[in-house]
Amino acid sequence: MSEHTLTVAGVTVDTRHWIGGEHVASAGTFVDVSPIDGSVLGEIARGTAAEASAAVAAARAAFPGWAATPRAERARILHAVADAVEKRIEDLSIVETHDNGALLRSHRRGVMPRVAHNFRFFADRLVGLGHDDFDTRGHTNHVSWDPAGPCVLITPWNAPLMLATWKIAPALAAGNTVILKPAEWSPLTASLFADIAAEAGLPAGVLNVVQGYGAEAGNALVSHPDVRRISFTGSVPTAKTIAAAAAANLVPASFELGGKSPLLVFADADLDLAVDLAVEQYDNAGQVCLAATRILVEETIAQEFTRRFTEKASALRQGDPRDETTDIGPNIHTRQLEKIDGFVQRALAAGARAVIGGRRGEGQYYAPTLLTDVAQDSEIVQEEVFGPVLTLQTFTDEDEAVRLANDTRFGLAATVATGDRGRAARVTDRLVAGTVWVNCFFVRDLQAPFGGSRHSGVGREGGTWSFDFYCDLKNTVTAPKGWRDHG
Ligand SMILES: NC(=O)C1=CN([C@@H]2O[C@H](COP(=O)(O)OP(=O)(O)OC[C@H]3O[C@@H](n4cnc5c(N)ncnc54)[C@H](O)[C@@H]3O)[C@@H](O)[C@H]2O)C=CC1
Ligand SMILES: O=C(O)/C=C/C=C(\O)C(=O)O
Repeated sequence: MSEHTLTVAGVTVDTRHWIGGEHVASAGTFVDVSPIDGSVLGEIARGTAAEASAAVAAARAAFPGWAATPRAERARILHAVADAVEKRIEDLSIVETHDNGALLRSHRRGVMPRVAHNFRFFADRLVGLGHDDFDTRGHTNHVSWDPAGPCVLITPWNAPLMLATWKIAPALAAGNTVILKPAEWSPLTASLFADIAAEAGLPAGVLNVVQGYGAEAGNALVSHPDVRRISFTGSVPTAKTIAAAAAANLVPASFELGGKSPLLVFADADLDLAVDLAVEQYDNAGQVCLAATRILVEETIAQEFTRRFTEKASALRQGDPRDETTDIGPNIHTRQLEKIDGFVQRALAAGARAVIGGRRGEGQYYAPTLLTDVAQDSEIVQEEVFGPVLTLQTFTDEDEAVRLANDTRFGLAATVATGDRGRAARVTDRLVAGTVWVNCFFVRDLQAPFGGSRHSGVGREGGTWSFDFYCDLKNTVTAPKGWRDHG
């Protein structure tokens, strides 16, 4: 142990930045607290404009070498990173759970394997990336996917390493170098991952991690003139600030933002399935951008739906996320908890009724909540809460269901529960959302485009769309005649 490391349940994490293949300290630090019990995990380097500049310089210096590395070799290194992640799944899971409070069993069996898969998928996609050559009046058009340069990736705390590597993997596969700024409420797995990736053979400067606050380190990074791409996942207000910085330097930016997604339950749905889908929305204590937080139920079945939902949701076990039997863990931070409770208390004061919950629990836990008697234009229906809080409204026909579903400023996802294929086709066709699930939820595939409409985002990542964003596409047109034989 040194003054620059901390230990979480036996796993040691270096708390400095990772710049140009070296751990770099800052004059200042910030305190990292575990949401499980409020205990202090340690002090983390608090990045400033100086460390941000150093990281961009390191990424710039490493760029020509990494960009020139043959695709097959880049892919081999990314697979080696995936291998190394797989060997450290237990360590990464333990650290992430202590840091952001999400369930240990989810990290072990779902999230961290997905982190490794992020690298495998984009490594393989890179190798298979086509050149799409075509002919124009005898001239050959050759389309190539050129690396763009240093990319700044700004990520949130609700699924820290998963969402970070969702961006890191395609950015690196494309031949870019990266500067990651993880969220200050969950900084640890980014640092641990930087060490793992370096040990796996990722060259110095190709991945850099700058820790710190958004307004300091984050702002310095997104404003830096040598950055060639910015990808952000987080809140709408922060997206607007980052968009302004990106505009100042004319840098392409991708935004994956919040949501207020609907779950539409029609009377012809399998009701048990619909209830399961609704209860699933409490996953990760409601801190999921895709969560269908507005449950819209056909009036004729609303009473029975509510009865079954209440029974099922009341059986959820809330508690220590390290316990295998826990279903709902704590919320990330006391500030987030206050924000959640503010939404709920204002809704109750405005006439909403809590079918379940409606209050804080012990410590940093919020009781799973279902609010009904809510108006369509009310704050609780229109704004993202990012906690275990759902609303229930009813509709009488398809038109009303679609109208309510589309009537927010967001458009990230939507889920439809129905037993009628024709209805599913009609309704999904009219929904404004980046992803629509029918009779299922959170079935995710990296081949699919991912992102949101309206205030839920700008652009799409995933599959080839990620390479569209992280590459400078170039078309080379060659004439049929004019070659000179110098041989
Ligand atoms: N995936 C999602 O859709 C997420 C949505 N949210 C929403 O945002 C709300 C607030 O959560 P916050 O943690 O405050 O989100 P946020 O959007 O402020 O933070 C996300 C990331 O942006 C960074 N950041 C903040 N200001 C920045 C700036 N000026 N320049 C560059 N980077 C900056 C933060 O350090 C963090 O890494 C939540 O209650 C939730 O509604 C939050 C996290 C994830
Ligand atoms: O797990 C995914 O594929 C995407 C998750 C996205 C979020 O949870 C988010 O951004 O909040």
